[in-house]
Amino acid sequence: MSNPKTNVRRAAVSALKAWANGHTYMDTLIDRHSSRNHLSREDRSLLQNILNTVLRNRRLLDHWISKLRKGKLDHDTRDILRVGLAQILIIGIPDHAAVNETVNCGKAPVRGLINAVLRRAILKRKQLLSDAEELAPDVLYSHPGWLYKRWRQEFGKANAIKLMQLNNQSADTFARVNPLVAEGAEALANSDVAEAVEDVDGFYRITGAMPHEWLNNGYIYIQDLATRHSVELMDPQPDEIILDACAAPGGKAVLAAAAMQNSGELVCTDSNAKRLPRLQENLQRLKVANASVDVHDWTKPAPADWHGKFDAILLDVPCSNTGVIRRRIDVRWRLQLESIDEQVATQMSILENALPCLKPTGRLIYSTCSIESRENSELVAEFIAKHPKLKLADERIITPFADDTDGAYAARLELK
Ligand SMILES: C[S@@+](CC[C@H](N)C(=O)[O-])C[C@H]1O[C@@H](n2cnc3c(N)ncnc32)[C@H](O)[C@@H]1O
Repeated sequence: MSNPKTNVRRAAVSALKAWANGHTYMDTLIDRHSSRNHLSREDRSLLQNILNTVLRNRRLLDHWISKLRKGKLDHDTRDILRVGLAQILIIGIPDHAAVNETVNCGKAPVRGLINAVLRRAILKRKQLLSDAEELAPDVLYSHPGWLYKRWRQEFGKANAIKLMQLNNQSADTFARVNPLVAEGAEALANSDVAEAVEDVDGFYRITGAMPHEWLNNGYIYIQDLATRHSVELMDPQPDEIILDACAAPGGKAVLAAAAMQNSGELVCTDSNAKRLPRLQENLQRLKVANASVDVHDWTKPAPADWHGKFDAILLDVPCSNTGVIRRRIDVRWRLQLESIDEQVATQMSILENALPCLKPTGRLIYSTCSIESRENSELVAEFIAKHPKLKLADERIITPFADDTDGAYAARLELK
């Protein structure tokens, strides 16, 4: 039962404050604040809905605040107003509940102000909503101006707007059935909470509450359709020696192990030791039997005994995550133009250090969940220009607006 001394709106305001002050992901904060406040299942999902709505609509909410109240606001009061307006103007929570509960989040001196602004929003609701249609797209769909400008240049105005609209919708959950556990395929095929995805072998759209054993017994791995491209381009074969260099938490490693029919050798590395236990656990739960796990930072040279060792190398590198903004609601506000350049330097360094580890006939797969060509095709072209012995054998550029999945990039490079 929820603690009667707290309410969901108070938890939302407190989570927003923690989010603004630190580097914790909002998903983590939602978990933390739900358990700290002993929220019921319904209250947790209300908390999640309010927080996701506030983060997805931050610029629009601030625009509305500026129309309803002139003058400066301290951060706490602004967050309370964002929480209130999100309920009244976007989610559609009954006005009396939204106002009463939200006003109580403020200290006594600001309650009058909060009450007045929220009541004004109720009175002017129709006008606020219809005026919003005329706003600049980056305000209406609440993305940083620099990001919209960048996408408009890269994809054109219509696609940039579609992308921002998609980023504000919650994404479906997809699972891939794990061929390494025999019972999985039958369980999903006979289930009424899983629909097979047309033309994408092994993937299902999850439409309801899944039986626990699907995850516990390794029947499935939750992953978007876009995750398959890099492993398809790698085309792992039984008995090969394959490196998954940035492997945690293991989604693509499991796909690779399945294609290898659990034979040969799959070396999984990651630079973040804290992510390795989860990788290990996923590999075990999903019955991967041909993998080893090691810490390695690929911005540093590879150990000598890995040189010339691998038939294929997958570099699923850290990136800006601009292809997965609808799932990772923090990304648009945390991302900075300069951080893309930093990522590019890391990505290039990972490519450079991995290349010597290929066998002379080997293939190198580079992939991101970014839609920035700077991190994708431009970077790969630059890398190939530096290494004329390489050729681009295949490439997939996946965008949410064209492919109706997460955004992703995958390139297959081969030694000539
Ligand atoms: C996109 S995630 C990989 C997802 C994974 N391939 C999967 O399918 O589940 C990128 C990973 O790269 C790791 N990483 C970041 N910098 C690295 C580096 N210099 N060397 C090795 N791994 C790195 C991160 O810790 C993170 O786990």
